Amino acid sequence: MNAIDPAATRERSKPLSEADSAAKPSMGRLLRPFAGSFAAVVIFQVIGALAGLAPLLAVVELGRTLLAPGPVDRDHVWSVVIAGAVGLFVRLLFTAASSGIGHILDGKVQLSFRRLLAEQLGRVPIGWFSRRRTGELAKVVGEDVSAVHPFIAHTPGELVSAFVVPLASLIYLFTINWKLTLITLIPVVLAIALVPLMMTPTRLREQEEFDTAMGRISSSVIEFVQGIAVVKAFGGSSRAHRKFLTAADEFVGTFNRWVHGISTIAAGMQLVLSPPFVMLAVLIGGTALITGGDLAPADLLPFLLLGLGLTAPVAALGHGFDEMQAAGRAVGRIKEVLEVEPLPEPAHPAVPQGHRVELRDVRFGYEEDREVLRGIDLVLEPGTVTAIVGPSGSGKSTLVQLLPRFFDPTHGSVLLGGVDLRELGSRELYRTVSFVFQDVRLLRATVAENIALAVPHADQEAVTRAARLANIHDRILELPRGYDSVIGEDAGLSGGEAQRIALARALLADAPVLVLDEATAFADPQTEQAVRRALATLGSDRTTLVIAHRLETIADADTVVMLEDGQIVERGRPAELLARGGKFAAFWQSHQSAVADEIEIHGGVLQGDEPR
Ligand SMILES: Nc1ncnc2c1ncn2[C@@H]1O[C@H](COP(=O)(O)OP(=O)(O)OP(=O)(O)O)[C@@H](O)[C@H]1O
Repeated sequence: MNAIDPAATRERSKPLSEADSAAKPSMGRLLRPFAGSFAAVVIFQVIGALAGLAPLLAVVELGRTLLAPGPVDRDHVWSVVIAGAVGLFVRLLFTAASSGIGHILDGKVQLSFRRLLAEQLGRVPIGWFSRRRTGELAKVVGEDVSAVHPFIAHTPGELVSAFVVPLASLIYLFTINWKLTLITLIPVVLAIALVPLMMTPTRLREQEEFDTAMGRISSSVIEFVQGIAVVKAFGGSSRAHRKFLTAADEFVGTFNRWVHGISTIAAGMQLVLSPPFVMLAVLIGGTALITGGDLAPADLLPFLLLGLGLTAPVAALGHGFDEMQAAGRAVGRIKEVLEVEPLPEPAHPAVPQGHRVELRDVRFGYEEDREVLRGIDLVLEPGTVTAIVGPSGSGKSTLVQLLPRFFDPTHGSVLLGGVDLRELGSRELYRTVSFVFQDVRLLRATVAENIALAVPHADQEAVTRAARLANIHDRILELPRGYDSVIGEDAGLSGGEAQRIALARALLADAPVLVLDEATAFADPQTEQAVRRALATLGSDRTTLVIAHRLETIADADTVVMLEDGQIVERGRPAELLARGGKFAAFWQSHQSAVADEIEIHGGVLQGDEPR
């Protein structure tokens, strides 16, 4: 089987049709039920933030009252103090409520995302999954879903209040003295004026160089770590090390340039937004206005207190938008998975008559313009074993994967019992077709549960029978807890052993159609023997399709189909084909001499298991 990722090619993430969209999950539909809570988060945050102004205004009012000539009005002072305290309390209450609702909402949204993803993953074509894809999916379902946390729970409220509070302050300050208000705004204007300096062609180029260097260093780290065993074994460790160090050195240079460029501007921005700078601006402007008779001295106080808060939106913009952007990227990746075109399920599944398999003029390509199967016509009769042979890349794996509907053909059809697979419900399909491919996946569950995956209520006897047939029973008994050993915990299995477990699983499922890849990658004498024994003892009515690598399997098959470049070039009984002296005979010859060479090299002993 080929390791290239089918995802990029077969995703066919076309825009959804009207009809599809009713059934398909979408981000908008997902978030709609939470709109009320989301609004509450924002509104509570705004109320809390506005109430937070009360203590500041109370201080201003106190200052005014205490500095005013004449006796102090005690009642007024106390009511101002109480008003400030109430404001503080309201702020506490509402921001706590907003944060609480936000976090509960966040939990609910994340749960819905994960449910939705799980639902979607159950509907996408099996062929869409691959090792690389599996790693990416783990990130999407885990990290990316968690990355929406700030997006839901923090940023919107924080961003809104970061704008509402300064706006309210600004209006209030304008009512006191418009001239000093404009002066108080000078730091904000200066900070905004510095922004374009961050976007000059030089800065953008430095940013780009920085990103590239970052990418280079990560890939050289991955290359270095992943290839360490090979590199060490072939004596190139110092070379690989050097490559990594060079990338690291280059990165330092780029980083320095980037930092020099950006840090001056960033420092400038920090300076103008800092409290001392704002206070200085207010004090200089205020003093000038007071001495000119344009401002009462007590009115300087609100500017000093509220002026500091005016710079908040600029700081929040940088901080909040960064988080929003990261969350946006994560949401984008989640959306990508949600938009993968699922295999259409028929509304009224048809019922197959028997389990004769027929491929009619089947064409298929992973990419639009490159066909891998080019017009396959093939009939697999019940009770027969058909062996597919052919050179590497001829399309064998692709062909057999169409039977369990990893993908649908791009042209033509695959019929089971006279019914197009697309008309068959997936339950019926998987009840009828079982498969063992090279890329064996075992679950982190007991050995018995792994074998009985398709038949969860199978009794121990049936499980043991299947394991014996797959030639893995004795090995299972050697495990610390026998059939109750948990894969990956107390059962470390080799590739060949894992494959035999998968074979036992398929045998126990007892599906009338069996598709298997007699893998070369892991095959060891026991697995080979198990596959052959299984093939020989299978019920007489079973339809079997096997990608054959062993001469014995080929010789035992009822029909051999020779593939070349996505087309059937020869088919027939093995003996007949050999006698014909065509392509299959030549393939057989070269195969036989390759096997002879292998036996010679290994002194008659075939390669054993690779630990997994
Ligand atoms: N997931 C994929 N994405 C894109 N191209 C693919 C994918 N899988 C296979 N191919 C391409 O399709 C062609 C047929 O591959 P396939 O794996 O079916 O051949 P094969 O006969 O089974 O080869 P092998 O014996 O080496 O496993 C090859 O050219 C391969 O590069």
